[in-house]
Order: sequence, then structure tokens, then C-alpha cells
Amino acid sequence: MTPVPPIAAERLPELLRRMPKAELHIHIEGSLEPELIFEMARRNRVALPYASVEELRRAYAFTNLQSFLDIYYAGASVLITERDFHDMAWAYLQKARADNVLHAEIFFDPQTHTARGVAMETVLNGLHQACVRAQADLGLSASLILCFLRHLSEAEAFETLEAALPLRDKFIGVGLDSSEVGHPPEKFARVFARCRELGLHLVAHAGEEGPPAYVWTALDLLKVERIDHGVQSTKDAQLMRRLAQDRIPLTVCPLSNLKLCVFPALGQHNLRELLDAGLVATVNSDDPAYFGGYLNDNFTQTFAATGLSAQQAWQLAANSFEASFIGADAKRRYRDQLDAAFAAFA
Ligand code: HPA
Ligand SMILES: [Zn+2]
Repeated sequence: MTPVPPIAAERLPELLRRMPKAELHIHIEGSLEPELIFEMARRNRVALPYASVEELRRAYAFTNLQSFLDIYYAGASVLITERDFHDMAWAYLQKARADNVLHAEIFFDPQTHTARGVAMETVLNGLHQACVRAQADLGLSASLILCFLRHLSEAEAFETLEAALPLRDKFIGVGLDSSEVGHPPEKFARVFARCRELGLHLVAHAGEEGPPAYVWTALDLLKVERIDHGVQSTKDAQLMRRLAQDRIPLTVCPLSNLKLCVFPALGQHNLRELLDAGLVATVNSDDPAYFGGYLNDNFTQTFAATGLSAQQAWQLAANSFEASFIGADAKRRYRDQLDAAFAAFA
């Protein structure tokens, strides 16, 4: 671990904003801002059940994961053309660059779109074009992770995988998202085994609202490499030891957890407990257009509320590169950039 010199508390927000970082848990449909939803609804002639941007924003008062998902899927209904998918991802990537994100691994939910008659090719081509443009124009590397919707069946996940395989070079892995409780990881054991044979990276949401048992089965039955959220793991001491020993990263999303009432206040978030236990915890934005902030907002608000230190800022950024699916050389390069940024700041 690189030791970080003490940095005055009032300079911490600036350090958090400036430090290089990776984002590993962002649903691209959750980056769709209300203004863009209305713009796409207009150009695609899609009717929305909200009269204005303001009325839509007022509906963003969530009580749990499902209350959010209902609005999130409605918002995604305006996405029709390749250009729509490109524009959505490009808007996110520019914001990520402004937050000093050097690398992003981006979730997308194809079933939300194919169910409405949008072709898999339209979705993947549009998103992939934005990723290529980000590398060329912003120097930001970005890859795509296809998520299966866990409230649907495993047979439907297999159909989705089949539809995506002709575009195999445009995504690096698969994940599992949507309504967690009642849809345990084991429901998708066979499709994840198939994805593993295909050499895809594997991740899954587990322990966001669901119990530690779902984290265990994501690890042991799905054989995932990272756990998305995983904050319920602190309820199981044996699981905490397993996550630390195997260096299984958790992609934690503090503002999401606050907005979906997983924790009553940001000051009561367990990020410090995860770090103190030696876990490879990272900070991410999840659905930034819905949860009130992009990646730097997650860092600055969480640090202000919990009193984490500059050393812990460095650790979280270093963890984000370690937990990413980039090669060893790129990891070393990013880690050097991180150390240089801290040295320049001190
Ligand atoms: O936080 C989340 N959890 C589950 N599914 C999701 N889909 C978008 N965001 C989420
Ligand atoms: Zn998520």
C-alpha cells in the first residue's frame, strides 16, 4: 500500500475529484437524464406518462429497489435507434471523463429493449460506437457488460445470450440485475456456466437488498469475479472473511443505497467497515441520473458524511483499478497515474 501524507480536510473534496479512478458499476440506462428522455420521446414519438421534465424528476422519490425499477424501465422506453443508444452512452462518458474516470465498465439491459421490438444489434452497435469514440476523443477506455434481468426466466436469459453472441466482440462479460429478493443467483446457474465456457467475465448484483446467502451462491454457484453492491455481507462474518481472503471486489454505490433506503443516512453507510475488514471495496454511481449524482458526487458526499481519509480515498481508487477487467500492464499504468496525482497534490 502506498502511504498517503496527511491532507487537510478542506482539501479532500478537491483531491477526490482530481484523483484518477475507474467506474465499474453504472447501468447505462440509469444515466439517462430527464432532459434526454423528453428529447428522445419527442424525436421518436413515444408518449410519456409525465407532462414535463420537472414532473418526471418529482417522481424520483423511491422507497426501495422495486419502486425505482418501475420508473427506470419506463424511462428506457424512449430508446429506439442506434443513435439513441450512442447519445445516451456518449453523454455518460463525457461526464465520466470530467470526473477523472480513466476506465469504465458499463452495464446494459438488452431485454428491456428487445422486449419492445428493438434489435440486439441496434442496442450493442449504438453503445459500442460511443465506447470507441470515448477512447479516441477522451482517452477513456470503456467496455460493456450485458446484464440478464433476474425477474425474467433463465430460458429468456439463454435467448438473450444467443441473440448477443454474433456481437461477442462488443461486450466483455455478463451480469445479473433487476429485482433481487425472490430471484436468487442459483436461478441462473446454467446460463452463467455457459457464459463461463465462452470466456466471458462474470459479475452479479447480490446483497443489495437480498441476504448474504445470495452473495454466497453468486460466488459458489455462478462463480462470479465481482459482487455488485454486496453491502449486506457485513451481516455474515464468515462471508466477510471469504471476500477478503479471495480478494473478491464489491462495487459499492453509496448514493444508490441512500436513495433506495438500504441505509437510513449516508453517515450510516458501511463502506468504512468494508474497508477496515480488508475488502476490495470500490465506489460507483449505479444509476446517476436517478440517484442524484455521478461518481465524484458519490465520493465527495460519502466522505463528507462518513469522515473517511485521504488514505482511504487512495485505497478506493487503487481498488477500482485492481477490480477492473483491464490487463496487468494497463493496471500498472493507471496505478502509477494514481500515485503521481497524490504526489502532485500533497
Ligand atoms: O441497483 C440496481 N439493482 C438492481 N438492478 C438494477 N438495475 C439498475 N440499477 C439496479
Ligand atoms: Zn446496479
